[in-house]
Amino acid sequence: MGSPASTPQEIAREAVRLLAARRLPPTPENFQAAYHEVAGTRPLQPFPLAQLRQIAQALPERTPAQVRFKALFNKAVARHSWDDLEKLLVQHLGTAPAATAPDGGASPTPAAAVPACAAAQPASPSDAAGEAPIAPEIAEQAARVVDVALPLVAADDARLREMGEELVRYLRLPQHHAATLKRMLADYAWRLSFGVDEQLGVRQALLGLLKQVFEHIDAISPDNPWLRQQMQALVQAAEPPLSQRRLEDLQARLKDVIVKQAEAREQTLRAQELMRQTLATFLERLAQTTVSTGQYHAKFEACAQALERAESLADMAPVVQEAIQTARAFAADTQRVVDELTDLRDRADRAEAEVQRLRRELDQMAELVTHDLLTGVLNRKGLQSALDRETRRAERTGTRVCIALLDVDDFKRLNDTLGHLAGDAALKHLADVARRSLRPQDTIGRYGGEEFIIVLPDTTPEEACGVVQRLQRDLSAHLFLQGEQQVLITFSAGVTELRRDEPVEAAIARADAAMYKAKRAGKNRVMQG
Ligand SMILES: Nc1nc2c(ncn2[C@@H]2O[C@H](COP(=O)(O)OP(=O)(O)OP(=O)(O)O)[C@@H](O)[C@H]2O)c(=O)[nH]1
Repeated sequence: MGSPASTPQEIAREAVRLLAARRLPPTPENFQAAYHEVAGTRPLQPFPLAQLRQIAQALPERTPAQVRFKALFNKAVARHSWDDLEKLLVQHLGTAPAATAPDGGASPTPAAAVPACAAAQPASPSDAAGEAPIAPEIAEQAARVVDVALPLVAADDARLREMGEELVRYLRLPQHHAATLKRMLADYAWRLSFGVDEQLGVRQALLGLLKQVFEHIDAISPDNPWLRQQMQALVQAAEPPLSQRRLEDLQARLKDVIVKQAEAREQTLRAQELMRQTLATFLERLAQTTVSTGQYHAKFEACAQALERAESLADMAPVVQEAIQTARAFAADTQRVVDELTDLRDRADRAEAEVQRLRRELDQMAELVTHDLLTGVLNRKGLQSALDRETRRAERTGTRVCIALLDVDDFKRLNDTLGHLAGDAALKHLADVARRSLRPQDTIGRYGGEEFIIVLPDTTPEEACGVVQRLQRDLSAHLFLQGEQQVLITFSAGVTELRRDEPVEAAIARADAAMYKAKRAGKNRVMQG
């Protein structure tokens, strides 16, 4: 090569010469390579539009975050912007960018630099220039928001947890670098949006699955009204929004349904088997007895006719002999039938004893049931567990719990005038209205005959009185229908707070005393005790 080429024309001429000397075909690629070799420059790589569009096409669009990501990716490709693409990928993956940019130059520091480093870097004055400092208490609040939500939102995403922890650490530093914090928050929010979408999807799918299971159990349940009612309550309870209390209620109800189902199935199977056996044997014996009795009857009849025809003692002797033998055979046959029937009765007795034993076992199982069969709300046992649970929760969270004891007014008169069945339906009506009227965190249970207890977590006595009064208004607005007749049901209630230093029974006694005060004061009112 002679003196170095300096103008583009000279470089081009020199490049052609180089190709000829190397006997290379003058294709655009070969010419471009030779040109850069002569000029001493690096070849510029063209933006791989087609390949990137192909990648964009393959990107999934299942979640809103994925749709957003794809749109931004397409935008960056359309603008031929390596910078935007790099930023997007770094944000998405939450990892450091490549050391070298695709154009061969040094990579510019992207806006979304690695948060792990950001926390350790001191703030540079230029970076913070023009940015107002963040008040420490606001930073602490932000740190708490991120920290408290982390176990929930990052349960299945280790990277999000890391980013969250770094963010919390950074927020708790004495000084903050506004640009760094902005960047870390943007990264965290971006990653969080994926996690939240995912969790919402999982939650929806699980609820759908649960509903399907309940519907399936309902379809195969024996035709029992209580079971049917519980299954409907389960399907309703599986509707969003979910809460821990609702899930606990779901669990308790499902346990009841399982116990009751086992009970119903066992009893039906046993009873069916016993009936089948007894009936079959009875029919068999009946048929045998009828046939053999008919045969003996015919034989005795023949003997009687022979005796009538006999003219001498000698004629009678064989007939009497025959009659005696027939009578003996008849007695033996009858004894056999009697023996068999006795055996059958013994077996029936043993089966009956077995059924009794099973019933006792099932009664013990039924004691595990936590819901009232008539009204579907918690029974006394279920109430006890709810009270224990809420007391523990209140101790843990430092909150207050109140209870309200409700007693239906003049219920005896309602029973006497409309009948006991109408009384039952009235109790069910009250429970239904209460379930709709109460807040999701409140729990209602049947304490006894026409008495109910409502457990009101995180509630002051004044607020509890308000809740119970609202229920009274709802009950007046939704009259109980007995045939054509509309009946107003009212109740008196006593409200009190569960104190930490006393057993639950003491609080119930106080609520009971307050309820009696409400009765004495004219009924249909709430008193605080
Ligand atoms: N139908 C029906 N009646 C019930 C049930 N449990 C209790 N009772 C009846 O409820 C009535 C309660 O009567 P009382 O205790 O005299 O109270 P009351 O008539 O409501 O009068 P006050 O409480 O003073 O308003 C009794 O007659 C019980 O038999 C039930 O499950 N179904």
